[in-house]
Amino acid sequence: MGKNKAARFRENTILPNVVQPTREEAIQNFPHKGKWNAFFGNDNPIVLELGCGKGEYSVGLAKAFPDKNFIGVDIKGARFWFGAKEAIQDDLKNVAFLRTQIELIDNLFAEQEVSEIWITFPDPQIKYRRTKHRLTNPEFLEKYRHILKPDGIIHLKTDSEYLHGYTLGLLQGLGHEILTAHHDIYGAAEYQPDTPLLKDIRTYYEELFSSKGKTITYIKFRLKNE
Ligand SMILES: C[S@@+](CC[C@H](N)C(=O)[O-])C[C@H]1O[C@@H](n2cnc3c(N)ncnc32)[C@H](O)[C@@H]1O
Repeated sequence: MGKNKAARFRENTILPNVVQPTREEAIQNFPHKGKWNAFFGNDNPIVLELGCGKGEYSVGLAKAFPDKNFIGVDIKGARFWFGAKEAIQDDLKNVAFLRTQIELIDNLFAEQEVSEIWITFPDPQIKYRRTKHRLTNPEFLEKYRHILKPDGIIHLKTDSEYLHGYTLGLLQGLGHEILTAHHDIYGAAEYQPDTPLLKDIRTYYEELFSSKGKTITYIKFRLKNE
């Protein structure tokens, strides 16, 4: 870790809107599990952004929806430090950041504690041996189903045609409910997304991939109940 990165990382440990479970807490007895509404001090819905990077989506949505609570989740604290700092500067009380492996998400949220999940530009993990790290594989979907409310919604925004196709095929095969699927959200001038701010908040990786000419795809879906 370089000097600047290390300094930023140390700083995020003291930001009030950053939660970093210890290794033991991430496995059991995490104090905020089932109590995230108490953390925010309200009863508003909890929305997660998985693999939030610098946190643009979580912060952007938090500004637009003060009646929801947003939690950006990423293992790289030095990245979401940017979003956490911005949220503090803008006095946003409805956004926080959680440093963890997404694999542990069902240890950190109680059953049905979450209303919505955004997955923004995840690594597509195309190689077969990396399938277990793909954030829409069946094992991850099962973890999401556990923490989501029965009518909870998942959004996947990606530049990866492979991940888009893989996820659509999987959802269809498993009988989950696909609410919206779009292959190129900027492709048709008349396309009006049914999801607020879909085209208006552009993350670091969206900008990067768009500048390389990649199309941006989107799927909104609901997992069937057991
Ligand atoms: C390609 S970046 C996208 C970042 C951001 N969403 C954006 O659009 O700019 C993927 C992010 O997911 C995080 N990530 C990937 N797998 C993860 C995992 N299993 N647990 C926690 N974070 C993960 C990485 O640290 C990285 O910040």
